Amino acid sequence: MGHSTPRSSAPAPVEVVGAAIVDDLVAPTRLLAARRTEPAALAGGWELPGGKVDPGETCAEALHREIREELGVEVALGDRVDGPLERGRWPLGTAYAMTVHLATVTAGEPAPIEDHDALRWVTEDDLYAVAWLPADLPVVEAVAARFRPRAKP
Ligand SMILES: Nc1nc2c([nH]c(=O)n2[C@H]2C[C@H](O)[C@@H](COP(=O)(O)OP(=O)(O)OP(=O)(O)O)O2)c(=O)[nH]1
Repeated sequence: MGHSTPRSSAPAPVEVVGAAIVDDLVAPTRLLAARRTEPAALAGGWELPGGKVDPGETCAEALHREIREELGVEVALGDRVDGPLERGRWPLGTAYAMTVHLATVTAGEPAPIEDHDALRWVTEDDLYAVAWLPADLPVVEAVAARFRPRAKP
């Protein structure tokens, strides 16, 4: 016999961060989507820019670093957009869990420098005009729920 096995032996998911870059942290009207170039299985899919959290890094630190590397801009972070997992994370399959924060650009103009080959701002009207990675759909929905209510005619 020997050691007892924990009931859940699945390894902890890899921590990923994603930035929901919007035009305004309080009353957003548009969200920045980024098209992945790698790996082949995900290439062409649209996502929130971001990536894996390095050892010793906080989610906020990882977000600032990833956004600098990928888009060449500085951001200010806003609210966390909570998902269903512990600490408000969103499942990306079973192996990854993503923490998402609203963000706005404070310096520079976003460009697809690394990991992406296109960027596009989407509004409530064309939110699904880009082919979001499947795992991002509920996240995008939660971000859109924070969009500024449309003015009544
Ligand atoms: N960054 C990001 N990754 C996502 C999203 N949706 C989604 O399924 N993923 C997946 C793709 C990857 O398998 C994983 C994140 O890893 P990544 O490839 O972005 O991380 P990284 O930039 O640190 O990559 P690397 O240095 O290890 O190549 O999560 C999303 O919206 N943003």
